[in-house]
Amino acid sequence: MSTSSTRLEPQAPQPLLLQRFVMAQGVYASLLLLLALAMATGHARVPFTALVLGGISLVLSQLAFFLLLRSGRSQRFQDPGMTEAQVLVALFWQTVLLGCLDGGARATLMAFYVPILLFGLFQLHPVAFGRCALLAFVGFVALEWGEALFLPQARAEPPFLQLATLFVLLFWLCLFGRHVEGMRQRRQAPTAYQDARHGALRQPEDQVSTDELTGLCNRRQFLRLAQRDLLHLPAHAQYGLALIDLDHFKRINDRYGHAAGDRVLQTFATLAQACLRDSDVLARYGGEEFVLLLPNVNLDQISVCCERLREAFASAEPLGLSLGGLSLSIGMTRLQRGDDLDLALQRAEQALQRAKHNGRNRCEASWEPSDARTDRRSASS
Ligand SMILES: Nc1nc2c(ncn2[C@@H]2O[C@H](COP(=O)(O)OP(=O)(O)OP(=O)(O)O)[C@@H](O)[C@H]2O)c(=O)[nH]1
Repeated sequence: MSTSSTRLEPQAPQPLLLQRFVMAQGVYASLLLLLALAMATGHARVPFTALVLGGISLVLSQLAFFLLLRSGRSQRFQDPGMTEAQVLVALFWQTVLLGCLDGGARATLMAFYVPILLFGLFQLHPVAFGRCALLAFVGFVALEWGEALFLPQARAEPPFLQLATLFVLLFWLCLFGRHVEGMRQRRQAPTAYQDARHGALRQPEDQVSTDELTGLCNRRQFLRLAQRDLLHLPAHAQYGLALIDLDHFKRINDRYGHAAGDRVLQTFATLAQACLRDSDVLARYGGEEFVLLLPNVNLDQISVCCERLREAFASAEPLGLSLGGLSLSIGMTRLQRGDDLDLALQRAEQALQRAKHNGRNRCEASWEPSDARTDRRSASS
């Protein structure tokens, strides 16, 4: 898909996409009810079999969308909500339905182009939205012209007033779409302005200290913070340090796509932050590995906190789906005054390797340097 169809809003989570789909079904149901009313009042002139076949095709087209959304396969698309495709299909059915009606009923139900297009107004780029509006207009013109040409007994000439009205309606909708985009950009502008006010130097610093995907601090910033804390650690204080690695993450990428993998990383970051205290520092260490610093904790508290993260991730549903078997492994250690950060990280890494080796989905600890030496011996034997 071209950049012009890029969605304007951030990707909605899958339950929201399904909710929007259900709303769209409401519009279809209203349209079909009105068609039934038109038939009952003698405004529809379509053979019953054509109606049944049309109804079945409509249901099948919606079933295809539903299956793609429900199974999570649509997450592989650039637009997981398939907004443009859904709007185009709805416009097609609306035009077909109008084709079943006589002139008077058609003029009335023509208004349904508007709610259909509204589904795309907040999601589609103005260019993609304009494309949908244009196709709606062309479809309607083709319908009216075709009828005037091939069914002169039904309509002697195209209804210019209706065509002009539809054109004006769609034109204003497109303008409104552009206005919505303008408002969105203005809404974002104050944030940029505030950032600028807080000093032009702060922004590049934020960028180098933050991981773009998860919003957590990055490895470099983490090391800086941890080093600083270690320098000022009081004599009897103890910090927890943990390396967290998502298990079989490559499989998630391979099976559901890189975008889904990214979403899993974001989900972990969000849920982990919800499980932690404000004073804890969680950072993206690289790839699918995270690092955690827990100030002023005893060994039990470190284990309990890491177990809580492990359990929370196991029941996470990042794409609104149960991906099945989400898990992570954690290597824990402690930091005390006089400790060397690099050595502590090595201890945590060795404990993490032990957790992986022992079957993943678990927390292992190397509290003391002697534990790490044991780990090295067992790894080399
Ligand atoms: N989606 C996504 N994938 C990433 C990112 N960074 C690293 N990866 C992927 O993470 C995967 C890590 O794979 P491995 O190192 O084999 O680890 P694993 O599959 O989790 O296996 P174990 O750690 O042994 O359980 C690789 O496929 C990387 O491409 C990222 O930012 N986004």
